[in-house]
Order: sequence, then structure tokens, then C-alpha cells
Amino acid sequence: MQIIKNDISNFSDIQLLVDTFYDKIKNDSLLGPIFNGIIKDKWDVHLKKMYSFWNTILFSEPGYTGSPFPPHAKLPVQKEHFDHWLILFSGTVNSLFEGEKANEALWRAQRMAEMFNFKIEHFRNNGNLSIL
Ligand code: HEM
Repeated sequence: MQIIKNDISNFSDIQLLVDTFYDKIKNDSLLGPIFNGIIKDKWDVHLKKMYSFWNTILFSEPGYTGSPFPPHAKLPVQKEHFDHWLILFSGTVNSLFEGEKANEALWRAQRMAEMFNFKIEHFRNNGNLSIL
């Protein structure tokens, strides 16, 4: 039987995507300890921030006003962590949604993961904070 999926269409779709994704992250043996070690009991704050982030990215709605990269600059992560993050994220998106916005979320996440990884490596090799 073919399951018909909808595109990411509104804020409650974004909440579902973010909640489902970070449930996987929290319980993941590679990424869970990194996230839980920093976020601790403030998951509600992080999830709300991520709702606004994706709402701003996908629907051009005001809300997210932060800078995505700086909190990642000194994380103990490398390419394998970003590859795994992307596997969990794309698995979540594809299990729930299908369509233009879903594709855009996948594309944006991929580009940001590449950029974060590049900057982290650069930072590690050069100790150069000017790219922040
Ligand atoms: C190995 C992969 C990643 C790890 C371990 C990671 C970890 C984290 C952690 C621990 C925080 C919370 C920081 C804090 O509250 O102090 C955070 C925030 C955030 N992450 Fe990631 N992240 C990863 C990949 C990504 C990717 C690929 C994206 C892009 C879609 C992303 C987007 C964000 C955003 C937007 C925030 C909030 C930044 C702010 O405070 O405004 N992360 N991440």
C-alpha cells in the first residue's frame, strides 16, 4: 500500500519534524551524549529555538534571530558526526513528509552541515576566530 505524505506546510508540521528528529538525537549513541551534555534539562528551550529556526528558513517568517554557527564552533565533532546527523535528519524528513519544502529542508540541512564542518575544521587547524 502506498502511503501518501504531505509536504511541510505549517508550524505544527515543523514542530512534528523537530520533535521527532530530536527524540532520535537524544537517544542516539553517537550524538546523544554531545547534545545532552550541553543542553541538559533545557530541551524545551532548544526545541522552541529550533521551531523558530526552521519556520524562518522554510517559510521566511520572522522569529529566529540567532546566529546558528557559534554554538557549534568548539564542539567535539567531525565529519562522521555531521554525516550521522544528516542521516537521522533526512530519515526523519522522508518518513513524515514529501514535497518541495521537505526537499528544501534536506538541501538546507546538508549545506549547513557542510559549512559547519568546514568552519570547525578551519577553526581547529588555524585557531582563527575571525570566521565566526
Ligand atoms: C554534529 C552535528 C551537530 C551537533 C552535535 C549540534 C549540536 C548543537 C547543540 C549542542 C546546540 C545547542 C547549543 C546551546 O544551547 O548552547 C545546537 C544548536 C543549534 N544547532 Fe546544532 N548541532 C549539529 C548540527 C547542526 C546542523 C547541521 C544544523 C543546521 C540545520 C544545526 C542547527 C542548529 C541551530 C540553528 C542551533 C541554535 C543556535 C542558536 O543558539 O541560535 N545544528 N546544536
